[in-house]
Amino acid sequence: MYQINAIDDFDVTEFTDTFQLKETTAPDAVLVRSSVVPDSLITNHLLLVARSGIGTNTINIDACTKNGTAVFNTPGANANAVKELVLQSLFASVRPLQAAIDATAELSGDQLQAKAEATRHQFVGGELYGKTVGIIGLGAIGQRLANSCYHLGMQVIGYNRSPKNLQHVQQLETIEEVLQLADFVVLLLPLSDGTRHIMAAKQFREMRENATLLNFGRGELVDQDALLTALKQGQFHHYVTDFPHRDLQHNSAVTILPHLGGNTIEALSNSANITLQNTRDFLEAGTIRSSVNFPTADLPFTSPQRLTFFYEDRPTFWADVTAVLNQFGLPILEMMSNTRDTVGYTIVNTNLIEHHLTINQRTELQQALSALPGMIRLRMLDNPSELLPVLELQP
Ligand SMILES: NC(=O)C1=CN([C@@H]2O[C@H](COP(=O)(O)OP(=O)(O)OC[C@H]3O[C@@H](n4cnc5c(N)ncnc54)[C@H](O)[C@@H]3O)[C@@H](O)[C@H]2O)C=CC1
Ligand SMILES: O=C(O)C(=O)COP(=O)(O)O
Repeated sequence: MYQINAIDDFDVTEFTDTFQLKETTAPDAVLVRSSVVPDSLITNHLLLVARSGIGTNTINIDACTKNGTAVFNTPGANANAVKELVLQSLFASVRPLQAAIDATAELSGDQLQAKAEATRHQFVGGELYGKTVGIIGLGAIGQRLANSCYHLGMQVIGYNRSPKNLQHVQQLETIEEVLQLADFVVLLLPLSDGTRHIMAAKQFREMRENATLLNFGRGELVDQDALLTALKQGQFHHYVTDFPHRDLQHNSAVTILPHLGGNTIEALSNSANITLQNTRDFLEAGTIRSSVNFPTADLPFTSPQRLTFFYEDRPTFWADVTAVLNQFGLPILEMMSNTRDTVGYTIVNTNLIEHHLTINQRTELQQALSALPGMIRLRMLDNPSELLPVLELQP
């Protein structure tokens, strides 16, 4: 039974045949939303970190890769939720609905309708139709947002590091070109070394005076000191952010939400289900779907056992593995292999039972494979299916 440390809340009731929640310092797996995963949890035991959500900036991915720990996330699972919140924020940017609701609630006495209508001049709004939205980051959320804005009659422009094949977006070569044209700029980028402070003094100077900047990516995409200066100097009109910070509070040019983007019943349940499913499939079968540091790998588990290798990719790695398997007389019933950047991952279906490996031989096999240059993590898995024979090791 695998030990799982859930840093945030997860309902694992349906998965208790594979794993149990435990607050241990050396878990086999960590489940997390956007809380920080402490480096101290990245021990030899840690097989995976599963992030329910998309941003993995609170996880030390390099340390996980070096440790042979797979990091999963849930691409697209909360994209619609974020898109709808951005739309809600766009509408709220042009119509002072909350102020009107609050003022109407304060009215009393007779002739309420007439009194209320007499206040309407204070709440005249604008329209999104015909305005220009500039979307920076045209991924799962950005693309959905672009389509919705197009159907609202907006002009949609955007920027992505690698241009995308999109029907309704005029993609520009630089962020600055987007900033010069947009009434609304929406940040939907991941946080990385390449995107930190992607919006700084130089970029704010390119923005239109009437523009609103909406940041639903991450707080650190924006250089906050430069932002506050730009707002003070009237370089642009308003900042809406989903990422609270003390220095942004009590500023009438700033609207702060408490990181609500993916916070719908649907998105939370989609993301959590995918997270738990990915966790079970990796722990039981070594299957890799939607990992940010391991290559994708999925092979039906049709044999009594399987071996999985995560390794630094090099030309003769596979020949070396085969030589060790031959030495122990182990068959390769089926295999699949995939690489990503400098690492590789291989699954080999095999049968230790038929080949009567003793406990000692199994240990020796593990040692020989682990000693191969570049091997980062080796796993030997028994098929959890009740239909297959259980391995009975000879003493
Ligand atoms: N406010 C909230 O609750 C949420 C915030 N997010 C944030 O939004 C981000 C985007 O989410 P998705 O659209 O689902 O992810 P995604 O991975 O589908 O899209 C990210 C896009 O950004 C592009 N990109 C990456 N680096 C870039 C750079 N330096 N310059 C230009 N483009 C670059 C990628 O090519 C990709 O198209 C997440 O990484 C997360 O930080 C995501 C979900 C919820
Ligand atoms: O998916 C993301 O990156 C988010 O920011 C939303 O995550 P959370 O609401 O913290 O689970």
